[in-house]
Amino acid sequence: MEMHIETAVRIHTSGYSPNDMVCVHSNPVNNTIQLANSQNYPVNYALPADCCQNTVFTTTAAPLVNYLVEGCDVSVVTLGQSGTGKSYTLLGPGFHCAASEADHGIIPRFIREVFAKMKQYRDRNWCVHIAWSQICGENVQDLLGVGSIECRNISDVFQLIQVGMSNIAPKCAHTLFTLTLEQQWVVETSVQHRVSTASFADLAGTEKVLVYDSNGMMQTIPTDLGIQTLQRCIMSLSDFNCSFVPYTQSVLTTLLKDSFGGRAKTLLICCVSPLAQDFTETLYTLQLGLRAQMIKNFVTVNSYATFESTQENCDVFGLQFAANQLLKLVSNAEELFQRLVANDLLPKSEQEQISQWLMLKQECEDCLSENSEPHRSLERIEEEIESDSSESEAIEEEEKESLLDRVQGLMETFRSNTDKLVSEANCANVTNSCTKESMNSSNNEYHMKGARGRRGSIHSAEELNPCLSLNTLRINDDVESQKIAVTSYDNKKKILKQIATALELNQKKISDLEKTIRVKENLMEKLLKHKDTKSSAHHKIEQKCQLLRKEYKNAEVKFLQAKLQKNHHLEGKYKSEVVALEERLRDTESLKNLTEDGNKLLELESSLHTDREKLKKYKQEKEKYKQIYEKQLKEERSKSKASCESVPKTPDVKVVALIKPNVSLNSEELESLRHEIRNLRKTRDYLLELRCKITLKSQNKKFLNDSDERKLLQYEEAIEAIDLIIEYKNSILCGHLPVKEIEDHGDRMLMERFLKLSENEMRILLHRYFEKIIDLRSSSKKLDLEILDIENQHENLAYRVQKLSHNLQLVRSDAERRIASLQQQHEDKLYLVLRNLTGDGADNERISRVLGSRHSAVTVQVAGASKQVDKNRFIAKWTRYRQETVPRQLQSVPPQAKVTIEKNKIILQKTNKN
Ligand SMILES: Nc1ncnc2c1ncn2[C@@H]1O[C@H](COP(=O)(O)OP(=O)(O)OP(=O)(O)O)[C@@H](O)[C@H]1O
Repeated sequence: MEMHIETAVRIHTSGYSPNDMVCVHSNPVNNTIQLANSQNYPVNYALPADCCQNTVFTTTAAPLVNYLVEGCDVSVVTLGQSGTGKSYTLLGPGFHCAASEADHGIIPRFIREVFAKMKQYRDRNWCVHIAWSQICGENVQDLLGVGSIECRNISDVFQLIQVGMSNIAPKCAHTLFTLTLEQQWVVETSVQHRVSTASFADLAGTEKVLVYDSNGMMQTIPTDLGIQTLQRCIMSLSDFNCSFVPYTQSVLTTLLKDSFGGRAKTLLICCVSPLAQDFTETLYTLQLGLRAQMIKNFVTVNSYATFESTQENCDVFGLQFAANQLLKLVSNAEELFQRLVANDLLPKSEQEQISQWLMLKQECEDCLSENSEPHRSLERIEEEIESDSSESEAIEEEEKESLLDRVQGLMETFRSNTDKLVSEANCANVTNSCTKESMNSSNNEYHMKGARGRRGSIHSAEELNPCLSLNTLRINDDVESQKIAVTSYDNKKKILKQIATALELNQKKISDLEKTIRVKENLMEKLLKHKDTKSSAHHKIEQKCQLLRKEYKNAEVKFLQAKLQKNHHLEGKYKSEVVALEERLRDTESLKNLTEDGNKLLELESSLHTDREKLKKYKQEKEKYKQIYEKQLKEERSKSKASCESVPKTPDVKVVALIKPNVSLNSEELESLRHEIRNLRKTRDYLLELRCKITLKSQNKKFLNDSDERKLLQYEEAIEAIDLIIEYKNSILCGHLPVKEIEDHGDRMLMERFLKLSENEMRILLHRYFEKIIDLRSSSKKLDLEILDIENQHENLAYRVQKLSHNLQLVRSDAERRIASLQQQHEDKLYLVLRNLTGDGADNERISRVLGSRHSAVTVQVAGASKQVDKNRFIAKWTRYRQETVPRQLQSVPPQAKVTIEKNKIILQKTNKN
């Protein structure tokens, strides 16, 4: 809530004689301060000139106690020239000599009130912390020397105030006394917390100095930087157009941020001197106070609730309460004991007992006192039991053995259970999934390509150098194979998941279709069962229709005759007869239609047939999927088995042949070639090592930055190039000339040009080509990743489409089933109605039982008519009602109705949900 800062003005009259020139008066009635220059200053509290400390407190600061207890921050600031009673107002005349409580200032009174309030709410857990600091210039000093300190009672606080007062610097210092109040209590299932702070700022005197401003004009500003900045802050906050408040320009304003324009409920007490000589200072203080009154603070309640472990909290509260009670009991007992001992009323032995008790209590208190180490627990005392009997050792050994046996047994059970569960899970995987072979193999192929390099020359190089078995290479190969394994495993998992979903949907479709078939079969059964009744009803209604048609024709003839004869009386009579007959004929024909269901049966039979076909197809599909999956799984298993069994390859015969020394080269040349190959291998090993490092880094970090990515490509490319050179040199060693004859003319010319290039030029050219290749490889890698991404997206979309179409099918079959079941219900009702109609003795009770009950009742009152006549009319009306109420597109869905016949009433209740 928004609240203005409140201002109180206290005029310091004490010590002044009546002869002194007075320039300021207070009018507590209308809360105005009148100055000698006849200016009036409206304030919130204009305190009487000779008011006592109590009046000051009760009028101004006492209401703040309630705010504090409610969880709001409150602030009291005293402002004014030196010696005007700021400290006196807040604390009193020096705490140590304040024999009379009447002299106590706002702070001690406030504290007393807070503790009194705490007593009123015994169900709450309270905690009071006190801190007091002074601001000298831009330095903050702790007056208590202990930071914020918890106080359990008023005397604790008062003692601290005394300590603080003795440390206050005599002049030029602001002091800030803060009391933090924490409270907790249980409300139903939650714990309420409130933390609020009361701060009391006793500012330094506002005395001014004369300075020249930037324009060379003389002006007075407060000597203290804190007061200067506070003035600027107050001016900014009270100016609605100003958006910047210079809080951070002094320590004082930084600390008072909450009091001015912040979230505290603030009271500013302006202490002024009444003397004419202090008029300028008084005016300054009052004007600042007046501006402060315009500032709005946003006062908030610092409260929150916690909901966890209420039981635990309750327990803690309960325990705390019990502990407090116990402490009280103990201190009472102590007092009593001490009195008894002092009076020497007890025998010596009992006195000793008491003194022992007192010692124990003292020990406890020492342990619990704050000076003792927190959370110190007594060390465990090793109990030495003197027992050397071999008997106990044997028992111990026996126990150990039996325990070991039990552990062994439990482990066995655990192992067998785990094995069982694993094999069950495997079985479930086998039965629930099958795989898309092509997709899997293509994916694996892709990763294999990626792993083996662009030209696959690493492998061939190793074939050429079978002795090359470096640790780095092995690590590298491990990493690559792990990569392949991980990616293929991921793919497999993904595919298996898709297939499992497809199978699940397939299964759903099957069970759905089975349900539909069952419903349709029932319906057919019903139709067949009711066939006879229907056909007899149909026959009877047909006869009735013929009769009605005849009657209708006769009536029509009569009507025409009457019209010709211009006999209006007869004309009217026959006209109404014709209309009535027409209506009856229409009803009866509709009823007749209801009894015709030859086509319905055929339709149902054919749809049942289609459903059965579908079911067969689904079941076949399921079997097929299962078979594919099992086949895939078998292949996978045999593959992994083979890879486990595979032994390190022995050098190829071809390779052995290749490394045989060539006789056409002399031994020196051969040795130099070998030396070169050795060097190349070393370089290759080094590069492999570097590549391996980056690969490991990528494994740990899961991704590589661009420069590492490029380095990796460079190493790979360099390794491949070295492999090629080794291959070339090895071929020379073996006497094969690996260089092919260049046939193309252009190529030959290019080669000739190359030969003319200097070594340096060749180097630059090679380097450029190398860089180009790296660029190309990096862009190809990026493209590969993009393709993979697109493939994934495509897969996801395909999967979603598949799922949606499955859902659509399910919805369709559900609708079909619902229609069939509605038809079935309709058949039941129709059958009963027709039986009743054809006089098969349908009993009304059964009708109402079968037809159920619900919704809009249409009651047809047939007073005094016989039941048989009523039934006919009812059927006709019902048929009409059905045609009118059921929309054409839903005609295939018959309405559900409840029919009851009571004495001379027929009640028809429509129960269709739509
Ligand atoms: N209303 C009062 N009744 C009696 N004595 C007072 C009153 N106001 C102030 N005094 C006395 O006047 C003296 C100066 O008061 P105090 O130290 O509170 O002024 P101050 O404004 O805090 O001064 P400084 O800014 O220098 O700290 C003190 O001895 C104090 O006891």
